[in-house]
Amino acid sequence: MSNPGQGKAGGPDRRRNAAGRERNRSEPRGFSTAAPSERTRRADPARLVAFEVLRAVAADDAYANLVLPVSIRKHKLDKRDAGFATELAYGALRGQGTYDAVLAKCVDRPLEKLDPAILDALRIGTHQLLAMRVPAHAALDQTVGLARAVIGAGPSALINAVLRRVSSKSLEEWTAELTAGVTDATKVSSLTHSHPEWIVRALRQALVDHGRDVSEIEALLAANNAAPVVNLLALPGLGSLDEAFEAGAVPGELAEGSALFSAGDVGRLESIRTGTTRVQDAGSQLVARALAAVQLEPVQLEPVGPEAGGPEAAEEDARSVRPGTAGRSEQWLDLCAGPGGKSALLGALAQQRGNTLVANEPLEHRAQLVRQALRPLNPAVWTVRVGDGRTVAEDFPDTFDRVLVDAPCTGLGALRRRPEARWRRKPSDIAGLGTLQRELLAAALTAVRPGGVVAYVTCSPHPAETSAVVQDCLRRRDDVELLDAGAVLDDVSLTGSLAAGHESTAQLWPHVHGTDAMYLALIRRTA
Ligand SMILES: C[S@@+](CC[C@H](N)C(=O)[O-])C[C@H]1O[C@@H](n2cnc3c(N)ncnc32)[C@H](O)[C@@H]1O
Repeated sequence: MSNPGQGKAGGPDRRRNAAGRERNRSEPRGFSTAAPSERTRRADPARLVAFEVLRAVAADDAYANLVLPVSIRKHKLDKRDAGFATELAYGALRGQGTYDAVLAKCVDRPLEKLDPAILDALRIGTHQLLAMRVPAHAALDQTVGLARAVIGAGPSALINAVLRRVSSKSLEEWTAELTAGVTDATKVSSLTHSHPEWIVRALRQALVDHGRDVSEIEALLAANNAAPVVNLLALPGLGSLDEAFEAGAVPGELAEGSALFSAGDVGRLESIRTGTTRVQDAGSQLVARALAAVQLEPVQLEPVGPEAGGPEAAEEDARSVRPGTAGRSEQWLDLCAGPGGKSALLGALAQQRGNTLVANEPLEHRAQLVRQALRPLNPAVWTVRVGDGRTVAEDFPDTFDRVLVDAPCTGLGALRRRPEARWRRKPSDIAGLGTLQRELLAAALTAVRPGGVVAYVTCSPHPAETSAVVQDCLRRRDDVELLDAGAVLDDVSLTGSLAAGHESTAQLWPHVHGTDAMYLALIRRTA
C-alpha cells in the first residue's frame, strides 16, 4: 500500500513526536527483552481510541468519522493524541486490504478463524509498523498492552509473535512479496493500494470514460489513501475567512471564498460554530457554484392578449420574455439536501441575488441538519421540504429555475474521507441506487421550468452512477439538452482551467484536482 501515514500523524504524549515516532528510543527496530506477559498491561489512550473505532466499524457497522470524535472526547485526548489516534484508526481501516494480506502470511491459521478483536489489534499494530514509523518495540509493546487491557492476557503471545513477523519487512518489501508473480494488473493494484478489485476496475473504467489515461489509476488509488486537507468555505455575503487565516489557514486555490486548514480542530473557530464558515470539499463548492452561475434561458410567459397571434399578442410576447435574473427572482431547488452542505452555499448565493431556495430531504433527522446549515441565512430565503424527491414534480411542475440533484450514490469518489467505505460497499449497491438516481433526475427535469437548468451531481465517478444515468434520462425526453459542464466549472474556478470536462460532462479527481471525485452534468430544459 502507498504510505500515507508517514510523517503525518500527531503524537499522544511527550514520548511521541508529530510523525508518530516514539522519542528517546535509539534502536528503531529493537524489541523489548521482556516476555509479553511481563510487559505493559495498560492501553495507551490514543491506541485505545483507534481500537474502539475499528471495533465499532466491524461489529456495529458504525461510521468511523462519527465514532472517532466521540471516542476522542470520551478518552479526553489532547490535540496530539487525537491526531495520532485519527491516523491510526483511518490508516488501519484504509490499509486493511494490504494489511490483511500481510497478516495472512504471518498468522498460522486463516484470518477468519481469529477473534475479530485480535484481528483489529493486529491491523492497528501493522499500520504502526509499516506506515507510521513507530519503532517496532513501541508498536509491539503498546499493541500487546492494548490487547491485554481490552481483550485479555491470552492472545498477547500470538500478537507479539505475529507483529514480530510483520516487522521483519518494510511495506515495500511486503507488497513486492505479495505481488510477485501476479500477472493480473487489477489484483496488483488492489494489493498494492488496498482497494477491493471491483473498485479498482470501476475507477479504471471511469478514468477512461472521462478521457483520461488508464495509467492514472495508480495515482488515483494512492490519493484515496491520503488524508484530505480540510477545506473551508465562507458563506458568500455572510462569512469571513479572517479568523481561519489568523489560525494558520491558507487561501484555497480552486474555489472563491475557500481556505485550506491544517492547523488542528476547526471546531475551535467561532465562525465554524456560528455556521457562517463551513467545512466543505472544494469539489462540492465548485459544482454548487457552477449551478448558480450557469446561464439560463429567459422565462417565456404564456401570451396574455386578446387574440393570440395578432399584433397585440406579439407585443405582449415581447414584454413577457424576461431574463432569468432581471426583474424576476429565481426559485432554486436542492432535491437531495441532507445534511445541507451544498444547500448552505446555494442558499447564501440565492440570498445575495434576491432568490429563494427549497431544500428537500426525505429523512427528518437529516432535514434537521439542513435547517441547521441554513440557520445563518435570512429565514425568508429558504424552506425545507421533508419528502421524497421523486414526488416533487407533482407538487411543483415546471417551477424551478435551478435544481441540484446531488444524488444518493456509492461515494466511491470520497473514499479518502470514509476509510471503511471501500470494504462496506458492494457492486450490487450500484444497481440498487441506479433506479433511484434515474427517478430523481427525471423528477428534477419535470420540476425545472423550461429554460431552467438541472445539475446532476454525484460524489462517485462510477460510470453506472454518472454518464449511464444522464444518458438514460436524456434519451427519454426530447425537451432537454446537455450543457458544457467543464466550461462552466472553469468559469467558476479560480484557476480557470480545471480540464475536468469531457463530452459535455465534468469529472473532478482527487489525484488531479485534490478534490473528491465529483461528477457534474448540467442539463437544460429546452423551451
Ligand atoms: C449525497 S447526499 C446529499 C449531500 C448534500 N447535498 C450536501 O451537500 O450536504 C444524498 C441525500 O439524498 C437523500 N435521499 C435519499 N433518497 C432520497 C429521495 N428519494 N429523495 C430525495 N433525497 C433522497 C439522502 O438522505 C441524502 O441526504
